[in-house]
Amino acid sequence: MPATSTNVPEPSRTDPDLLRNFCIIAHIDHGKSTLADRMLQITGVVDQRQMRAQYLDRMDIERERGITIKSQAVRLPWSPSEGEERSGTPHILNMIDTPGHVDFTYEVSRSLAACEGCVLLVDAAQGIEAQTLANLYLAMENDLTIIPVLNKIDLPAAQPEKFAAELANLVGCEPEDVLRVSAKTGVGVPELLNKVVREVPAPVGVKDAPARAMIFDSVYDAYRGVVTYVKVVDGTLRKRERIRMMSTGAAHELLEIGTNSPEMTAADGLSVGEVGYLITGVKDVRQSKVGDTITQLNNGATEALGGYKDPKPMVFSGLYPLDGSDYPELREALDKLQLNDAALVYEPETSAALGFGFRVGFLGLLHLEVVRERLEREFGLELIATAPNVVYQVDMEDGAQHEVTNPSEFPTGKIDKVHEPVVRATVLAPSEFIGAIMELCQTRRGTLLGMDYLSEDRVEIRYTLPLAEVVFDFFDQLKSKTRGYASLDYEPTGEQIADLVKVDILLHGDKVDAFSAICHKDKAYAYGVRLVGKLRELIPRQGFEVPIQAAIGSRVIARETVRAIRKDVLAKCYGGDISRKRKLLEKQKEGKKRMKMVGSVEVPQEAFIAVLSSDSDGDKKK
Ligand SMILES: Nc1nc2c(ncn2[C@@H]2O[C@H](COP(=O)(O)OP(=O)(O)OP(=O)(O)O)[C@@H](O)[C@H]2O)c(=O)[nH]1
Repeated sequence: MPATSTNVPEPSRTDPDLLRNFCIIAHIDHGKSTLADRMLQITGVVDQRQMRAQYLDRMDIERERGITIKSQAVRLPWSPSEGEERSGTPHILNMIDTPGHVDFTYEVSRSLAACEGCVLLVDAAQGIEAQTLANLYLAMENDLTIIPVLNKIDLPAAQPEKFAAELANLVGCEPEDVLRVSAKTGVGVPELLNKVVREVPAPVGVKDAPARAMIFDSVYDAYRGVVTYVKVVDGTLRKRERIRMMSTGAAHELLEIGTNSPEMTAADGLSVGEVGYLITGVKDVRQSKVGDTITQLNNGATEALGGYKDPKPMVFSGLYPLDGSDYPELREALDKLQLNDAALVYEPETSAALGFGFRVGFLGLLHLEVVRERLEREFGLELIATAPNVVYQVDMEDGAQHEVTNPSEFPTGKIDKVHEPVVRATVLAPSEFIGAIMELCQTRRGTLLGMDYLSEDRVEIRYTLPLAEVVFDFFDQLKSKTRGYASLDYEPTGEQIADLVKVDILLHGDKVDAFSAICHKDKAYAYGVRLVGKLRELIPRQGFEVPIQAAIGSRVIARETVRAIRKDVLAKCYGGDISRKRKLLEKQKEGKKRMKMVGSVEVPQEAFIAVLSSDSDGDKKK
């Protein structure tokens, strides 16, 4: 027993042998949250009256979109049913609900590190999808015991025999070992809980060692500050103890420690194998870093628990308030969101065209959409987002290197090489779509890595693709070319040298930074022509002729012209009555408000929104 500086009674420990830590992993929409709900209900943690759909998905936006963004851990009491080994013995199951979308793979990997086993959930009407595989591989990397389960067996379209065979083949078991459940009706869920007790190993750790707890999630709560979710691997953490974050050395007092069942329930402490929350009074999730190890300040552990990935922004976009005077509100809103989202990074930027705003880094496009929607919905902001772009590294001939997150900062001068990020993409689809998928990947500069048949009529196709080609509307295109049947997963695999150029747009001879884009050389021409054509439609005729040009460096690759009109609206009503004149003048003034002056040209807001919301290579969004 290590010496402690406080006189706190020994916390009531749960014998690690009676603990089971598991998570549910699945492809998006295969029913994780519904299964989690059913488990809450069946174990009696939430009673019928309190039950609402997707109990664990607390954010409004999560509930509306039906997706899980932040993972949550909850403690479930369960005694195996009659006839089972250990029947009647109360066990504690810690269930960690994980998000399923590609952008949040990072969160899945953290949650997995806190578990000894996982339920691999597959929709019995859909079969294995891309994220089923991606999650399974993550679980295998973490040495988790895998319990394969088919969900939605109540659906008339369910094909349990077919998919049980597919799943068994994948995880290496017999089809009879694949459990069949309906998260909706609850059928098979008690059997699943029994199986978790039977098959998931109890956590192992050293009871009498200095404490080591791994942070697997940090959430900002407006009332309580940062709530940190941990799994205690060794030793015991006690309330009011002084603790230390091992990566930064920062010391804090443990103001509260406890478990979620599912509401926060304070305890004296947490020990070996237990999963719970702690509150230290830190105000920002970045001070309680996911993946970090917590130990006691005095006589603490010397070696941190290993292995975590830092979230790295992959996609950048400029966010500007539609009304420039909302800039301070936008800053405040971003500050607030960042308290709860360690992956969100931003810095102020100014655009000649759009004014003051921020360059914001995201994990991927869904992350971008979620953040943007939260800014608009929760903070009432109206925003213009510039076209998303990836991070390029530009090597100059004189040896200088630049990291470019904003196309308008693409260097001029003698460029030696441009590096762009690439991903390894896995597409799963019925085999009839192989041709369409390959064609799409080919036009997106993909390189085929390999193809395998998962069953007679389903294939897994692997490609290396430039991330820039994936982040725009690749997924939409894939879905539409496969009638919604294909699923996609991707992971960054490094970078490649590519022939990339910056295309600028000039209005009346002035470069408009917000319209600049980085394109592959072969696609630059098409991009320029399309954008110039679109702008010509959107920019109203002005008092003078406005040439619109697309250029690479000083070379113009496309040009259109908006012809001049006489701006004097009063010309129409010479000699007319005065009230009509006044009305016309007022109308003209109102019209001006919605225009942005770019150099000497008036550009309507719609032009920025319409142009920037479409992708870079010609094929329009759905
Ligand atoms: N018929 C039927 N529908 C189900 C069952 N389980 C889940 N669903 C439905 O499937 C849809 C997706 O379920 P969710 O629980 O939100 O899926 P999820 O995997 O948590 O989704 P993400 O959190 O977005 O990854 C919802 O409309 C559920 O009502 C089931 O057993 N039977």
